[in-house]
Amino acid sequence: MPFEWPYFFSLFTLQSFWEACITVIQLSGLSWLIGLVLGFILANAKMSPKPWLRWPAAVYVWFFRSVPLLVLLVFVYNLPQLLPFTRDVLGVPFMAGLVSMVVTEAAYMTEIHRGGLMSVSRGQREAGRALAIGRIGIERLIVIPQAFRIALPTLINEFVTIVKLSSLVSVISLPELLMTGQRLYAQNFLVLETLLAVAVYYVMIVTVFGALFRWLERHLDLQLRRPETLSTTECEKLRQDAMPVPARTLKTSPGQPQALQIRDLHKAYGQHQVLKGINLKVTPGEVISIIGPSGSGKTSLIRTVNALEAIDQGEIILFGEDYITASTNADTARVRQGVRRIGMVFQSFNLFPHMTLLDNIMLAPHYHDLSPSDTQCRAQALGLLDKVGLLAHAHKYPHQLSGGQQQRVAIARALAMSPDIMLFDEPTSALDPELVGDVLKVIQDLAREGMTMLIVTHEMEFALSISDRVIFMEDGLIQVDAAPDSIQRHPADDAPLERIRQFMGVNKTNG
Ligand SMILES: Nc1ncnc2c1ncn2[C@@H]1O[C@H](COP(=O)(O)OP(=O)(O)OP(=O)(O)O)[C@@H](O)[C@H]1O
Repeated sequence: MPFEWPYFFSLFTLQSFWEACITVIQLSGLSWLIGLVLGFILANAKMSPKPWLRWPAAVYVWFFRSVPLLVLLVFVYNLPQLLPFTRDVLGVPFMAGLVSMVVTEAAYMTEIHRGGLMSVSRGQREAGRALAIGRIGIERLIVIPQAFRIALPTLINEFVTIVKLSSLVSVISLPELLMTGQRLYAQNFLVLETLLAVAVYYVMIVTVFGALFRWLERHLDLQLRRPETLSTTECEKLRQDAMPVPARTLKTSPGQPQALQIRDLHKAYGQHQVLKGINLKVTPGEVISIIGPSGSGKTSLIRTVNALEAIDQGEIILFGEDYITASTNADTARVRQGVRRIGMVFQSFNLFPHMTLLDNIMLAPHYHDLSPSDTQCRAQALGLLDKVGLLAHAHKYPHQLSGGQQQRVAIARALAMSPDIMLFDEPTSALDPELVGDVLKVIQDLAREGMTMLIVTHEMEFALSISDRVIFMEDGLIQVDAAPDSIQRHPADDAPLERIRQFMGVNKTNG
């Protein structure tokens, strides 16, 4: 029996097929969208530290990924026999199909979203917390935009799978493409011609939506965005919009509280005691470098100061006010208020990769409503970029910068909150030697302006040249707390000072 080409082509003018096409698109689109949202909620539940959220989500995913869609379809369509009140909804084939597909897809989408969410590094959330952005703000502004981009190719693939799976809904008599075809060839027995036409309709749907999704993927792909360095003229023009960063004036007065006071601070990771009773006072305007061998607890110490790590014992007092104790929850208003006064610069920069440099800097002031208007917020951010010498790169993305430039942006981002104290966690350790100088110069300028700073560093010369005090940590304790001068010029032999001199590679100059 010859292939009936005229009949095959006539199937593309048949209204019932085009209506079935629309049904497939509606069913697939809605299943994808609702599954996407439900899957996201379930992914968050599955990643929650709370077992009463994590376990039900895990059981849902396990169960509905195991049940075949065909079984679920027939079950849901017949559910009104058991639960008559569901008849108005589930008795409609489209709705029964939608519910079944959403329930199945949500389980798959949960795992896709979980992959995306897990790919966003811990440093991104920490950078958000260091900017005192709340939990929901961090998810909305920092994590979800990145996780969605990572998950998008797999989510798109899932849409194609859903389109094809929708043919199964024919089993409950929904007139989608396959059902429409079946009805036709049951009358004329032209099975091959009809099924080929059905296949072509599916291919058309997948191709059109595939192209749309590819456009969306390209639109969101940050690697494809390559804004140029601004020319001198463009830069000058932008500088006119910038608000110069006002010079800091260090107001010290007698009786003024310490900027920071740490009392008997203990911290352990499990059984491992990392901080074993730290006591430290920092006067406003003081620059303190923290040095010591690897694993001595330097990073842990400054992370406790901006509440990135909880403490087990002791207290931290900020400008004379209670701030953190062992029982403090990092999510309280008091801690967030304190964190707002502290800027943090991380070893690995932790810039937000989905935002331009300007947006990175504007994010926190915008979130906290620090500026009266968007224009002013932008002007301040431009001023800060200019201060760190990166105005010409304002519209670039972090991936387009060198490590040293990224670290300078990270400093500008922290400064955008007008902090009273700056914490630096080995700010140059991740940099190539030739890039270190520019970052250190920015920190030096801040020291000159009277910024209170705690700097964990392995740059010994820098520590000696910039600091009012150098703290040497070893074995979870402050072993030496001395002015650079006394480290370099101490006249008498003094065992702890000798140890720090040895560690820093400093030759004693007898004074
Ligand atoms: N999140 C964590 N979980 C478990 N142990 C940790 C954690 N963070 C740090 N530690 C451990 O605590 C100790 C102190 O680490 P910390 O990073 O504070 O030291 P450090 O003096 O800054 O070292 P480095 O100079 O190498 O950065 C190390 O032994 C480290 O392995």
